[in-house]
Amino acid sequence: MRIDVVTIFPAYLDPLREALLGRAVERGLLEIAVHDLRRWTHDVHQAVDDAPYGGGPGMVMRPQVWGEALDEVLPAGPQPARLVVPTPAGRPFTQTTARAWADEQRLVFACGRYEGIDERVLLDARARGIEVDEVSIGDYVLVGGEVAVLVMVEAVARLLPGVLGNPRSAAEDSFSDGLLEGPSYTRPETWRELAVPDVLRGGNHAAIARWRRDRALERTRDRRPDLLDALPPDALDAADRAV
Ligand SMILES: N#Cc1c(-c2ccc3ccn(Cc4ccncc4)c3c2)n[nH]c1N
Repeated sequence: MRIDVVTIFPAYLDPLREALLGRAVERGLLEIAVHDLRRWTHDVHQAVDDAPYGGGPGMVMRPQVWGEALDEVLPAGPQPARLVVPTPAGRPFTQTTARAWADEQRLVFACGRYEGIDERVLLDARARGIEVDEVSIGDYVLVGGEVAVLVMVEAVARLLPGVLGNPRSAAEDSFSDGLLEGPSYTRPETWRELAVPDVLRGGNHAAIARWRRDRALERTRDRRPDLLDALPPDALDAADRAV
C-alpha cells in the first residue's frame, strides 16, 4: 500500500516514521509520502486560504492550490486510489472502515485547516472518477485534519500483513467480534495486594475463553451498549445472554 498525505504542516506527520509504522516502512510493507501543500502555490505569500463566500467566521482553503496538488499526487487514470478527507462533518471512521481501506492499493489523505477545503475540490475529484471519503474520527472538533490522519493511518496500517508481530492481535482486539475487549493482566501474580484472576492462571483454555468473553460482554454492555444492539441476532449464544 502507498499512502500520500497532503498538508500545510508536514512535520505533524513525523510520527508516521516512528515505532511500528516506521519499521513497516523500512521493511517495505507500506510506502508513506508527505507533501507540503504550499508547493503548489505561486504567490510570494504562498496563500492557501481565502475568505468564505457568504461570509461567516474563519477562512476556507483555496481550490486552485488543492486542485494542482491532487492533479499531481492523485492523477486521474486507471490506478485504484481513494481520496480521504477528514472533516468534523464526515461519516464515522470505524474499525470497519479501517478494514475496508486496508485492501486499497493507494490512499491519499487531504489534510484541511481553517474551516475546511472548498467543496469544489471534492466535486472535481469525484468527477475525475476518484473515490472520495469524507470521514470523522469522532464527535469533537479539531483544528485540522493531521491528527485524524495519524489516527486513521495507524488503524489501517496495523491491519496490513506483516505489520503486527502477531496477526492474532488484530483478529482479537476490540471491535473484531463486535465487542470491546476485556481486561488484561501480566506478571506479577499479585501487585499492591491485587491478584490476577485465578482462572487466567489455571490453564483451562475453555474456562479462560469463557471468562474473557464474559468480561468483554460486561464491559461492552456498560460502556458501549450501542455495539450490543448492533450485533447480528445470532451473535450471542445462550451463555452470552446469561452474562
Ligand atoms: N476527522 C476529523 C475531525 C475534525 C477536523 C478535520 C479536518 C479539519 C480541517 C479543518 N478543521 C477545523 C474545523 C473545520 C470545520 N469546522 C470546525 C473546525 C478540521 C477538523 N474535527 N473533528 C474531527 N473528528
